[in-house]
Amino acid sequence: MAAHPGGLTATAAVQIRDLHRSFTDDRPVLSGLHLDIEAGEFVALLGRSGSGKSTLLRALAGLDQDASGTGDIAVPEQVSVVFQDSRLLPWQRVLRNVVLGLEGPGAVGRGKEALAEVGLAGRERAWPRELSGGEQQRVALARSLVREPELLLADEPFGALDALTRIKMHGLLRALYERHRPAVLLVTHDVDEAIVLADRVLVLDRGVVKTERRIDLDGTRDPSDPAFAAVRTELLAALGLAGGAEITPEES
Ligand SMILES: Nc1ncnc2c1ncn2[C@@H]1O[C@H](COP(=O)(O)OP(=O)(O)OP(=O)(O)O)[C@@H](O)[C@H]1O
Repeated sequence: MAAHPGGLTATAAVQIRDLHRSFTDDRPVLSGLHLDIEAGEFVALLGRSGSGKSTLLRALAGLDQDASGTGDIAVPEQVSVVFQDSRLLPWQRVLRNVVLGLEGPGAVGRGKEALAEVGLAGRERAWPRELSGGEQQRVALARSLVREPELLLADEPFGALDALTRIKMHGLLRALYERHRPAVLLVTHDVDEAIVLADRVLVLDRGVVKTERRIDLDGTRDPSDPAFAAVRTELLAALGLAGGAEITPEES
């Protein structure tokens, strides 16, 4: 099979082999983790607080300088990252935030298109502080997608939003995904969010991927549907939770 620039085979977006990461000597965070994500596949990652979800995402993004460890990671050349906070530059207008670092005469036009795609046409000259939290996350999505990433890494991108805004953002992210088809790794605490959005859900436990569940629900992925509820129950059990309880830290 042909190799990608990052050492990937042609159909892969992520290949992780035997990944170890730790911050202290006593307890490794990731201990021999393997993970493959196909090009264009949407994967959600669940796990208790402290189970190492962000550590894994940061390793993929090349942002894990604080950690020590070994293992092989292959990702595509174009990787975008979205965090829980939008990380917009407050002294730059919205459009400038989207196209910052992009070169070429078409950059501004592509930035405007991306803003229109996330429902913010006409807000190009607004300052970030003039936008709601949900709108700021829309800008963050536009900024990541304008770079046409082959891999989108998202670390609880909707974690700080209210429930209604979050549901709207699910629809937006899924629509953007269908249109652009990057591979996605979404870290979330929210089991329903994982089931609504992903094609495959992973549960991280004690440093490795413990459970893997393909989401093969037909149609609208309605949380009130019995088939949806059955998947939810299965994933909550994998997280060590019997019902709809809060996800507690891994060590508890
Ligand atoms: N920069 C760091 N320095 C020291 N320890 C760290 C650092 N980053 C993470 N850790 C530790 O590594 C473990 C895993 O953290 P990580 O943030 O990856 O977990 P998580 O699953 O994303 O948690 P949460 O769901 O609460 O965000 C935790 O015990 C955390 O305290």
